[in-house]
Amino acid sequence: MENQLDQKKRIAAEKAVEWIEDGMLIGLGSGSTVYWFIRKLAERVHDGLRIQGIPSSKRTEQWADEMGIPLTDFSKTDRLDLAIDGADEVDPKLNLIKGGGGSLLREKLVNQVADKLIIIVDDSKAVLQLGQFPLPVEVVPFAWQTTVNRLRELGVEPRLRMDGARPFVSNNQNYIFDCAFQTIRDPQALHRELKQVLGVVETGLFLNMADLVLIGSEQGVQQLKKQA
Ligand SMILES: O=C[C@H](O)[C@H](O)[C@H](O)COP(=O)(O)O
Repeated sequence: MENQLDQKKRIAAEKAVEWIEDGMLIGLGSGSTVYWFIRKLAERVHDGLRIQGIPSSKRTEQWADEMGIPLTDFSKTDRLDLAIDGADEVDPKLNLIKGGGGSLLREKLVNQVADKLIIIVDDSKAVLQLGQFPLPVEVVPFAWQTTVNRLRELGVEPRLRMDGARPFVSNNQNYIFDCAFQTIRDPQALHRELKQVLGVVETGLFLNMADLVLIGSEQGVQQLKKQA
C-alpha cells in the first residue's frame, strides 16, 4: 500500500504533467519524486502525447526507457521547453538544495537550458532557510584530499559520501561530499566561494533557477511561484 510520503510525492509529480504540451522537449530530473512524474508522463505518451525527454541521470534514463518515453541526445539541442525535477530543500525564494541522489551536475546542466523549471517535492522539503539538509558538493577524485583541506580552511565540514565500503561515484565519475551547515545565510556567496576551490566541480545549490514549485501535502498540491 502507498505510504503517506509517496502519496505526497506522487500528487506533486502528477500535477506537473499538466504543464506538458504536445511537441515539447523536456528535461527529466532525478530522484524518487521524479519517478512518479515519469510514470504519469509515460501514461500520457501511451495515450498519444508526442514529447522527447533529456534524462539527467542514468537511473532516469533507465526508467524512461523501461516506460517507453522517447529520449533524445542532449548534444543536439541547447534549449528545452521545460524541465521537471525534484529537490532536497526549497526556500521561499525558490532556491534549492539538490544532489541527495548524487545527480546534481547533470541536473544543473539540463535545468539551466530549460525555458521553465518546475520542482516537485513533498512538504517536508519546504524550509524557511536552506541548510538543514547537508549540501552535496561534487569533487574531482584526483587529489580530493587537497580539495577537502581547502574546503576545511573555509570552515566547511565535508563528509565523503559512501556506497557501502567504497566512495559513492557520480554518473560523471566524481565524488560527492555532503557538507553540514545547519543554516545557509547567503546561498549565493557560499556557492561562489565553494566554486572557487580547485577540484570542486559543482555545488548542490540551485539558485534563481526554479520558476514554480509544486508541494505535495495532506491538503493537496500547493504552488510556490517565482516572484517577478
Ligand atoms: O541527486 C538527486 C536529485 O537532486 C534529487 O532530485 C533530489 O535528491 C530529490 O530526490 P527525491 O525526490 O528522491 O527526494
